Amino acid sequence: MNSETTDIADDAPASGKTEPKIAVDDVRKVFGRIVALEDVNLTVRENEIFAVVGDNGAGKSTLMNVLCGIHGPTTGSLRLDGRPVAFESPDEARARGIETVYQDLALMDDLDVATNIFMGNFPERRIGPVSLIDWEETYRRAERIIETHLERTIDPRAEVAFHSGGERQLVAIARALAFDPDVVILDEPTSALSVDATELVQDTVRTLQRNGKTIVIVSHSLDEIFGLADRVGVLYQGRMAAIMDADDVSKAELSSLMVSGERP
Ligand SMILES: Nc1ncnc2c1ncn2[C@@H]1O[C@H](COP(=O)(O)OP(=O)(O)OP(=O)(O)O)[C@@H](O)[C@H]1O
Repeated sequence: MNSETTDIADDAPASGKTEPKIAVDDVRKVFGRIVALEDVNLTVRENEIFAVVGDNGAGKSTLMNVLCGIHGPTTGSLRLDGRPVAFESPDEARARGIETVYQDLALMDDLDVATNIFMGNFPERRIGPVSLIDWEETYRRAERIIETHLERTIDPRAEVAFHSGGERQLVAIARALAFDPDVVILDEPTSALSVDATELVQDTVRTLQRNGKTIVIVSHSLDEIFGLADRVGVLYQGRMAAIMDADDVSKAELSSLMVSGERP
């Protein structure tokens, strides 16, 4: 096991802050008799891109669901900015600045980009006692998020159905950004995308980082995270087999850790 898995002091961000953005402390999660996570420790530094990789059934989704408030840990705990947190729901994680973009994206194809971004979260204006959706502000804000946070051009009035796979992923990311999160969790963000679309999404993830976000990518594909992540944590059969700087590890080593929990 790599020393970084347990050495939190080594994980202190370069900015001089002593606390990581997220810390997972001794987390265990069981579903009946199935142990999905066992003794998982990790820290995510502020403003880094941290990838969680693992084979099928390794526990990636369970860890993601613990981070975003879908599951509470059976034992163990989370800290955010050094303070203990216990999310009862994704809404509670959202209120603390953690947004998740799920693999299925859950976009409504026959609605336009801005409506998808703000569905359930529309800017409103009041006319006397009545609150109405402020459509002008909805389109303005959608354009601003796409241009300033993603640094892209996507027409907020165009139906989502007319967009490519990469652009659809960007719309889903923009929807997460509408809640102004500090942390964005991305679930397999480029799986099933073409090479060009993958590059578009990866560039956008780097843009998010440049714009101050902390990013956690959950993936079973090394191609998805190589050249993108700053650090990589490998889950194997529910345990964190290693956490490494991405620059210090080869694909062969990561592959071996994913399939056997050990280095070649
Ligand atoms: N809600 C649940 N109820 C029962 N068992 C579950 C539940 N969620 C996950 N598991 C089990 O926990 C283990 C870890 O599953 P998890 O989905 O977290 O793995 P994963 O790494 O995301 O796999 P995949 O890449 O196949 O999605 C598996 O054995 C899975 O069957």
